[in-house]
Amino acid sequence: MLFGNDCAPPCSAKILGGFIIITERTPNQENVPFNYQDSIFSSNKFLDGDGEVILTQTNDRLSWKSVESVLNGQDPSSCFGIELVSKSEATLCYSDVYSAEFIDWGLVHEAAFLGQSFEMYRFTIRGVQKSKTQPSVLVPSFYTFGHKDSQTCQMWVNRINDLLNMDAERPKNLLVFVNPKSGKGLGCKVWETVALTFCQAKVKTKVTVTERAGQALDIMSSITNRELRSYDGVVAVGGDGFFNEILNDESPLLNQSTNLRTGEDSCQTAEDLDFSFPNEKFRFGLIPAGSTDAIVICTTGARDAMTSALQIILGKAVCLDIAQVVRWKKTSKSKDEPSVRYAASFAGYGFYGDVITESEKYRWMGPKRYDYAGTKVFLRHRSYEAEVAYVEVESEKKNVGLEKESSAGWTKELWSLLKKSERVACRANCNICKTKAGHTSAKCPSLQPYSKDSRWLKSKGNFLSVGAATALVHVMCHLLHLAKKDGNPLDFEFVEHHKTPAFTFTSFGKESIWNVDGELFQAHQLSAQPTSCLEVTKRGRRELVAIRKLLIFLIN
Ligand SMILES: Nc1ncnc2c1ncn2[C@@H]1O[C@H](COP(=O)(O)OP(=O)(O)OP(=O)(O)O)[C@@H](O)[C@H]1O
Repeated sequence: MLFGNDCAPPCSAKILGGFIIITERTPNQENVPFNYQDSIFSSNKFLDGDGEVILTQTNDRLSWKSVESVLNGQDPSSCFGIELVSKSEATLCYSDVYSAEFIDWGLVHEAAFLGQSFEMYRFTIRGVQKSKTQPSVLVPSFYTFGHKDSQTCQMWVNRINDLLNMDAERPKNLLVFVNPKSGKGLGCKVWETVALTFCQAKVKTKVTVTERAGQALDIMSSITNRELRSYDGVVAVGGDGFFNEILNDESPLLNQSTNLRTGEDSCQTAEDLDFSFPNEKFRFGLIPAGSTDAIVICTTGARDAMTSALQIILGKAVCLDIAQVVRWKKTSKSKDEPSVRYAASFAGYGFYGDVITESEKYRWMGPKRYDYAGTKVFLRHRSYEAEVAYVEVESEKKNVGLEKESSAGWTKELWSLLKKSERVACRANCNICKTKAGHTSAKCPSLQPYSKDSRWLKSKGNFLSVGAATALVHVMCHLLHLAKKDGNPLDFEFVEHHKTPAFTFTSFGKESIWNVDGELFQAHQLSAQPTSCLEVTKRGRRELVAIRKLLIFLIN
């Protein structure tokens, strides 16, 4: 057995058979001074379960081969044409390794079932590998090596750890928020299953188990820049709503456009200025424990806490598609200041708003509450009068029968806000800015890939729901509930869908509840656009890169 899910601490690590003995076959090589750039460092070790191997280190990987196969020129992976499963020959890239640990004197087995055992000093290298059955799932793996000389073991451990520490993408210190009420109420259990892996990887974590909704947001908002700077990122252990709460701890756009509110940035203290961001490495992480976990499914492809934890530990990052949702009016009568929210997966109105409102009453049911609330709301069969205007894009021009609208009325206000966002510095080297000749990353004049003269199309009517998704996968999942198993839910006559860089929405009824990443958001009048450039805020640089269009769908 080569790899396992065994996360036990090194001292109690299961030794699955044989071990490695390090002989002094290549004593001279042990003394070669190590050079990270070009070195090939190698020595004989005993690999637990497989006997003696020659372990070789290059600047990006570790590999080992059984001494026997090297001496006899044999392929250890086959014998009389039968393929053998052996860990006596393998390669491990550093990008897939997260720890090396010395584990003192103890038994090392020559072979998994038969063979001798030897006592020697040992060290364990921990890494990840893809699950054999689900390619998106990562599982921890470990190898235990042995050598009679403790210093040799220690030297290997130090070398590997030095290399891992040189990887600036890997987090060293994380703020972790655990929602114990997420999903089936297993948030703490989920954290327990991955906490040891963070420990093994020597990633420090400051963990807060929340006691109420909004606590993570309060902590994030009250934390000073000096403290925030000491972290490499923040990790939510929970569902989409909890992640959304943390993502929305501040409104980057409103911070940039401070004149929208007070004309000045009153919250910034001298200390904040001294310790202000950008902190290049600051990341947002999500370990799934929620009811729907759409964000994790769309980003990692697997709803698996260990996969997310390992990706965070290894410093793997994906750009997250984020939609910026601006509420212009909370109710039909209110006079509000614009309020910004970010959606990482989905924003929906009508049916979706009602389901989220209804489901909150049945949170105790866990994930089943969505089915129950969904059925209740579905049976009501309500429709919602609203108007949706969206920017036309080339591929949408074939759509006919829709009213054309120029940017008039309250949408002018939207344009002025967008113009203000032009002051946001673009450091993302995103495709939009790259295609602008002569653009040198100081300003991002094309934050919106459309101009004031863009054509707006308008659709007014009674809708069952209005939705906008950053990821097609997500909207397909939603709509598949409405469709027959094999059908394309977007093909239905009652489903109108458009890809657009921006849309506005006005309710003509009393209802004004939106569902943003599974969270309630009251908005009678709202606009949304993908955030396609990296934004630098008072608090930090958010990598809001990637999408240029939202998929909106109107269900009549
Ligand atoms: N200790 C707590 N008690 C009650 N609610 C909490 C607590 N901590 C956080 N919350 C709130 O719970 C809400 C939902 O949490 P979360 O998204 O983790 O779970 P979920 O709704 O079951 O999953 P999903 O969003 O994937 O459907 C969030 O709005 C969050 O603010």
